[in-house]
Amino acid sequence: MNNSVITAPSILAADFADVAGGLRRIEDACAQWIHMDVMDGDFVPNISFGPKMVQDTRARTSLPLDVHLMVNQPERYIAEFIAAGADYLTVHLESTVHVHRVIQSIRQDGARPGLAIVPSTPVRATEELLDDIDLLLIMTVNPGFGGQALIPRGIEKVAQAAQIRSDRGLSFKISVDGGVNRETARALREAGADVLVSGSAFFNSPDPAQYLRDLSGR
Ligand SMILES: O=C(CO)[C@H](O)[C@H](O)COP(=O)(O)O
Ligand SMILES: [Fe+2]
Repeated sequence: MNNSVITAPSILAADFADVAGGLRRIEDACAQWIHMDVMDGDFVPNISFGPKMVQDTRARTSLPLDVHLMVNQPERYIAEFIAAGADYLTVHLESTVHVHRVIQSIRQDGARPGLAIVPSTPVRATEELLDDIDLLLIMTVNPGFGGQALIPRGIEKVAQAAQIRSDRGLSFKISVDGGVNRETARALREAGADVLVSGSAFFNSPDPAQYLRDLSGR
């Protein structure tokens, strides 16, 4: 059980005509990180925003920016997102052939590398990369949209990743993204999640600060 879980509201669920209001909501609720979903309309069937959004957000907050690239061939954009101010930069295993090289370049360029997997990718497919990452992002919905229900099998994947991490003496964080809410958070924490991303449930909550306390089990 993780008692010091990091909460990372996703700006994807904010009103894009009032992003500053969304950022205020995240800061006022005492979130630890801001999750930023970049979608290219190719890797996923939706388009969100690019590096300028990260840069403009960086100028307004000192919270760590947890940038989740749902983009094919992300190597084309790594330098740009790091220059824009990404702290964690996460790429999908499924989005490029030479993902090991991309992870190396993220670290070389000064950000913390993350690796994400979609629901159909097993945790064992990440094993050759776990020594080199700071974050493993387990998607518990098919990427592209907020507001979907968590696929329960994802909870077992979190537990598997936590077991491998402990067996190998590694320290990457395990992040869960998709369908996180009050009902699913406890099982995810018990399975070993360190970071809980939450979009729609956070922005729909009447009391966002209490909602984040509930997510983190405090
Ligand atoms: O990566 C994502 C979608 O591809 C989002 O981060 C995720 O879906 C969060 O939204 P919600 O909490 O509403 O499920
Ligand atoms: Fe995400």
